[in-house]
Amino acid sequence: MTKEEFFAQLNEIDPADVKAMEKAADRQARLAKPPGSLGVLEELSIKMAGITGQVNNTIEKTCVAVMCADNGVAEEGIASAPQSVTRAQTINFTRRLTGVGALAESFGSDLLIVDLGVKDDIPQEFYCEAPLADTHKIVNRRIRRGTWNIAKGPAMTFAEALQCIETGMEMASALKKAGYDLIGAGEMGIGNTTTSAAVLSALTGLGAEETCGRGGGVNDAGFSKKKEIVDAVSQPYRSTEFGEALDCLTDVRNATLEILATAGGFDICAMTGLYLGAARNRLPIVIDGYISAVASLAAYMMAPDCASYMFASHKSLEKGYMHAMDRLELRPFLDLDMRLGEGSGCPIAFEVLRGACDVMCHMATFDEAEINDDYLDEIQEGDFF
Ligand SMILES: Cc1cc2ncn([C@H]3O[C@H](COP(=O)(O)O)[C@@H](O)[C@H]3O)c2cc1C
Ligand SMILES: O=C(O)c1cccnc1
Repeated sequence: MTKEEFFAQLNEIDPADVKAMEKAADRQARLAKPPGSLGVLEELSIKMAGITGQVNNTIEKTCVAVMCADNGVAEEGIASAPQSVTRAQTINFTRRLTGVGALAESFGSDLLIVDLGVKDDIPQEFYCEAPLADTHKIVNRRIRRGTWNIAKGPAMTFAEALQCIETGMEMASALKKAGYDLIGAGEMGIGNTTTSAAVLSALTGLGAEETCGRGGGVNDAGFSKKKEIVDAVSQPYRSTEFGEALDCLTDVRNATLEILATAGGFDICAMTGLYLGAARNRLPIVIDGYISAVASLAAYMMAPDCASYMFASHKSLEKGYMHAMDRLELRPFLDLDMRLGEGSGCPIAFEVLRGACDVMCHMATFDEAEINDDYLDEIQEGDFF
C-alpha cells in the first residue's frame, strides 16, 4: 500500500449516523425507567446506534486482535522482563494461557493473534497465513525480528510502518467479513510502554514525566533511562514550530506516520491500522490499556471520525493513559486497577456493551409496559440529578 492509497482509504471513513443516534436517544427516553437511570449503558447503546445505523443491535461474535512484536529499545534496559517473554506469550495466546486468553475463554470471545515481528523464532506449526482460518494459530505477518532501537534512530522505515498499518486494516476487514459484531485491540511486546510513551509525547507535546509509567515494573535506573529516551526521541516533535507547521489534515497524517515510524513499534502501527480499518468497515472497536490507547490516538489524529467507532474500556493505571483519553474525548467505563495490556480489558468490556445493547432491544417502553408516563414531566423540567 502506498501512502497515497492509504490516505485515500482514510477518506472512506464515514462519520457516525446522527439520525440513528437521535432515534436511539429517543427510545432510551421512552424506556420504562427513571430518565437517565441506566447511565453509561444508555450512552453506549446510543453510540452503537451511530456506528451501525440501527437502533437495535445485538452482539454475538466478539474478538480481540492481539498484535505481537519486539522492540529494539529493549536493549536499553527500559523494561523489567526479557524479550523472550514476547515469544513465550505469543505462543501462550494460542493456548489461551495468558491474561487475555483466560478472559476471552471466560467470556466467550475469540482471539486473532498476529506476529508482526517477534524477535525469537516461533516454530512453523504455530503459524497460519489466512486470518481467522484457525483462531488458535498465529497469523504470520512478520516484518523482521523486532524494530531498531529508537534511542539510536528511527524504529522502522516508512514502508514498514505502512505495511503494519495495512496489516491492521486487513485484520479489521477480515473480522468484519467473518461476521464479528465487536472487536478489541490488544498487543504483546516487551518495551512497548516505552515506544507508546514516545509516540504519546510526540503526538501531544507532553514531556516524559507525564507519559511514562513503570510498564511491567521497571526498576528506578530503568525508569530514569526510559524517561530520558522518551524525552529525547519526542523532542523534535514537541517544539511549538513543529505543531504550528501542521495546518491541514494531510500534514497531520504525514507527521503522525513519521512519529509512528520514528518512535513507535510494529505492534502500535498494526493497532493503529486496526482502528482505522474498523472505522472504515463501520465495526465497533474497544480500546484496552495504555498501548492500545496511544494507537487509538494515532488513528484519531489521522482520521478524526474514527473516534466515533471506539469505546474506551477500562482506566489503565499506567501513567499517560488518561492523557490519550482526554485528547480523544473518551471516558473509560470500567475502573479495575488493571495494567496488563494484551487486550485483557476487552472481553470484560464486550459484556458491558452486550448488556447495553440488550437493554435497548429488550426493555419495554412506558407504553408497552402500560405505565402512564405523565408524571415524568416534572422530572424532565426539574433539575434533580
Ligand atoms: C509476563 C508478562 C506478561 C505480559 N502481558 C502483557 N504484558 C505487557 O507488558 C509489556 C509492556 O511493558 P514494558 O514496556 O514494561 O515491557 C507488553 O508486552 C504488555 O502487553 C506483559 C508483561 C510481562 C512481563
Ligand atoms: O495499560 C496497559 O496496557 C499496560 C500497562 C503496563 C504494562 N503493559 C500494558
